[in-house]
Amino acid sequence: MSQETSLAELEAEAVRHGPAFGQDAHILCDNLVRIYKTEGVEVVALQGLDLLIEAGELVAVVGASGSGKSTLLNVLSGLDVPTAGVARVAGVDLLGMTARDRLRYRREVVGFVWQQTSRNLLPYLSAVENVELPMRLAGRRRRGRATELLDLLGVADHAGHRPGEMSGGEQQRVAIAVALANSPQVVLADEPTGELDSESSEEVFAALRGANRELGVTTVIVTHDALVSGQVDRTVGIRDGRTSSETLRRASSDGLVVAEEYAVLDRVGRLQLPRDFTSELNMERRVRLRLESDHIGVWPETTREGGGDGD
Ligand SMILES: Nc1ncnc2c1ncn2[C@@H]1O[C@H](COP(=O)(O)OP(=O)(O)OP(=O)(O)O)[C@@H](O)[C@H]1O
Repeated sequence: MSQETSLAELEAEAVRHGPAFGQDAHILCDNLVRIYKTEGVEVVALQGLDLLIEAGELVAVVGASGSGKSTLLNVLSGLDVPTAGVARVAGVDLLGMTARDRLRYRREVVGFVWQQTSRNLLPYLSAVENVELPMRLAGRRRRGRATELLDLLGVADHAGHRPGEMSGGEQQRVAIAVALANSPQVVLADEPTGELDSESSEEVFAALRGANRELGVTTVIVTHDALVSGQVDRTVGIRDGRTSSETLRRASSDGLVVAEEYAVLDRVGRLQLPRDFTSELNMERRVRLRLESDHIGVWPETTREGGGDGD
């Protein structure tokens, strides 16, 4: 390599040879930052959030109130623009979109379901007309598809009913049909069962899961509802604007579902220790680490010999 090779060229070379972070992911957030400024006060709602979701996955996002879940969903839905970082959905760069791209993205690439049914459906249109509306706005008119979607979601009997004539759960299932109308690649749902009783929640979640399985649409559900987060294959926990944990569920050989919770290691090796663990052991500013053959031990600063037997 010549002596004139600049640092920029070396970096470009490294990028050419190494796989880019999340290059195959359907949803990619890399070091995503969203800062809100109101009356001179800054609130950092997302502080370097990393998230990868594969095509066709069904993922729940959970976290305490104020942790940044809705901010993340607003960014992914194209409603809000992050302050910095990378956000890419189905190959679309969400930071570099023109107003026109954004409209197309919101109409054709993603579908949404919000918690308030009034935000999902127009009250003066029937269920089937609500489902047809996004298709009409995109220049299509397909009564057949609208009816098929209502059927898939188990609400075909309500095709001619207005939202006020349906229960909350039925309205949410029609809302899912509306979200799916233009065959989006991704469906984003923010607390879709938040206003429902447990029976209706179960039906709405089953409808989302059915759409995910039958249509292969990548689905992200922000939820406080344990009934929902306990049934997906992957639950992502957000804390203080970052992904902090993931719970993976898989069927064991005896048919039971086994859930395992992991802490998330970011690209530079940062890990968030669960607050209840650190407070139990009075871990504050510093911890002692020791590399063992198959794990890393973490001890409070005051422990002299690194925790006896190393566990
Ligand atoms: N438009 C805004 N202007 C100023 N601050 C905002 C705005 N939207 C959100 N925030 C702040 O950003 C942080 C994250 O909010 P966000 O709504 O994303 O949290 P959340 O996890 O969805 O909470 P919840 O479960 O209560 O809906 C909070 O501190 C919130 O007050």
